[in-house]
Amino acid sequence: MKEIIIATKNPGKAEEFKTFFAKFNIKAVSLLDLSQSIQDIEETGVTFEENAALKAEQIAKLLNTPVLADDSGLTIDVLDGRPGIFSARYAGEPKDDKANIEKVLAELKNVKVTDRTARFVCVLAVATPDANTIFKKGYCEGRISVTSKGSNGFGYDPIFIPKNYTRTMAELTSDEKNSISHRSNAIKQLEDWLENL
Ligand SMILES: O=c1nc[nH]c2c1ncn2[C@H]1C[C@H](O)[C@@H](COP(=O)(O)OP(=O)(O)OP(=O)(O)O)O1
Ligand SMILES: [Mg+2]
Repeated sequence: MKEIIIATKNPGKAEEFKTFFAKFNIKAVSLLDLSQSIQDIEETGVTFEENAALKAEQIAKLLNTPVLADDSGLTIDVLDGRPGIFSARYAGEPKDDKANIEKVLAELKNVKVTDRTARFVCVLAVATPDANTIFKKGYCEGRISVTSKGSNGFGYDPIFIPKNYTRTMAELTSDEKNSISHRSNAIKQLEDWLENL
């Protein structure tokens, strides 16, 4: 079976990639699956693209094999796009999904439902040892809920209600999430590349 390394240590993302790639008969191997321990890549870029490239290119060089990385986050209109590229550490170090959610809900405390529009963004970077890095971007539109609900998924899923839904992303099944997510919208654009892997 063909394999691709996914330069992530996020178990939620890793699981989603495994599900998507299984459909192409490709085994997605995350950094959590490797026996050697891999250093954390510093995400010093100022865009999702720069951070995705940092992760993909450094791990591709280290392992001398094609590597896909995902840099993603939540952009909230009334917060001028925050937390954006700072989504993972919005409430500080160490990364804490629950604290991040509480910070967002507190910041939106007095914001009315119609002004709570937001979107998830996912940028994928594929780095190969001997070619230019390629990028694909996907979005999922929605709004921020008033309370946190549901236990599926990861990250900000419990406070994100996708457009045309009444449940949060964390109340959707994984199949429902994967049919509309920013990540699946980005991966769909990689289909041709995956077929030639
Ligand atoms: O589908 C999603 N559902 C909910 N939340 C999500 C999703 N996709 C990204 N997010 C949030 C989680 C994290 O707060 C940030 C990603 O940060 P990001 O640096 O790309 O990932 P990460 O540090 O968790 O793992 P890694 O860099 O090892 O891939 O956006
Ligand atoms: Mg990260």
